[in-house]
Amino acid sequence: MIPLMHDFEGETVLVVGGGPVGARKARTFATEASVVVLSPEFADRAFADAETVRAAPAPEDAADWVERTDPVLVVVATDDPDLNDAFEAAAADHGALVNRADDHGEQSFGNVVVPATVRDDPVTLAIATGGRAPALSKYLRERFEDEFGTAGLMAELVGDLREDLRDRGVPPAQRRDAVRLVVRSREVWKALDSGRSNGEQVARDVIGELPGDQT
Ligand SMILES: C[C@@]1(CC(=O)O)C2=NC(=C\c3[nH]c(c(CCC(=O)O)c3CC(=O)O)Cc3[nH]c(c(CC(=O)O)c3CCC(=O)O)/C=C3\N/C(=C\2)[C@@H](CCC(=O)O)[C@]3(C)CC(=O)O)/[C@H]1CCC(=O)O
Ligand SMILES: NC(=O)c1ccc[n+]([C@@H]2O[C@H](COP(=O)([O-])OP(=O)(O)OC[C@H]3O[C@@H](n4cnc5c(N)ncnc54)[C@H](O)[C@@H]3O)[C@@H](O)[C@H]2O)c1
Repeated sequence: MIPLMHDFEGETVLVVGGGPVGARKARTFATEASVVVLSPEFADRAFADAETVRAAPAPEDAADWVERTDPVLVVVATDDPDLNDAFEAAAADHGALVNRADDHGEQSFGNVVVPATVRDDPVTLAIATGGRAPALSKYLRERFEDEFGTAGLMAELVGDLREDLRDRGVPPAQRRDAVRLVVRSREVWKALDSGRSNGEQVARDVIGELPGDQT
């Protein structure tokens, strides 16, 4: 499977099932999308600012609910495989993507998997295990969060640096070398722990040492 990024801003995501898994998926998608969670009961979990709708649809009601809510993605997270099948089919008929929380097998076209995600804007790191070991995805996410807590700051720093070098007419090969030096520099990472301006100062020192003809 090949990861792709999807912009859910302004879109609707329908989550079917209000258990711990439905709640987690609702929190994930509520960072961008309008989320509707459909379930007869809701776990004592945070659902972010999702709209919770108390109902217990039967499989034959799935198409109606999908038409009514008009989602671009349906997350299927109930404990009833027949109902999950029905919502998967309704989502496909509607042209929506579907995420089945109860299926780690081969995914058909339009079925997507939710990876563990490290988010430190503008950096996003997605981790998956081909469905084999989601607990490992979670553990690796935690490790990356600990290890690279300033990745977002580094991305902002490098983004500004690229623009600055471009504005100053530095040729592409030298810009690339400079940027590579900065992102690989332990000193810059360390300096970022005490803030953007420290990182920026150390980055400028690091670039100063760059031989112009390095490839
Ligand atoms: C990453 C994460 C994203 C998220 O969901 O937000 C995610 N699962 C997470 C946690 C987690 N899930 C499970 C456990 C308990 C330990 C265990 O069983 O291993 C834990 C750990 C825990 O809870 O501590 C159980 C589980 N998961 C799936 C099944 C069904 C099956 O395997 O068929 C069952 C068995 C249910 C049962 O036994 O009944 C299926 C899927 N879970 C996926 C994603 C997709 C594959 C991703 C990959 O390739 O790794 C996939 C295929 C579909 C999907 O959901 O998109 C999230 C971590 C978020 C974070 O914290 O960062
Ligand atoms: N993907 C994952 O990470 C992951 C992790 C654990 C479990 N699972 C799978 O996901 C499923 C959900 O996990 P859970 O721990 O939240 O289970 P759960 O049993 O706690 O929650 C199921 C939810 O579905 C709701 N539901 C029941 N009938 C419904 C209906 N007709 N319409 C709408 N909602 C209905 C229930 O009220 C409940 O809120 C499990 O069956 C399991 O197979 C996936």
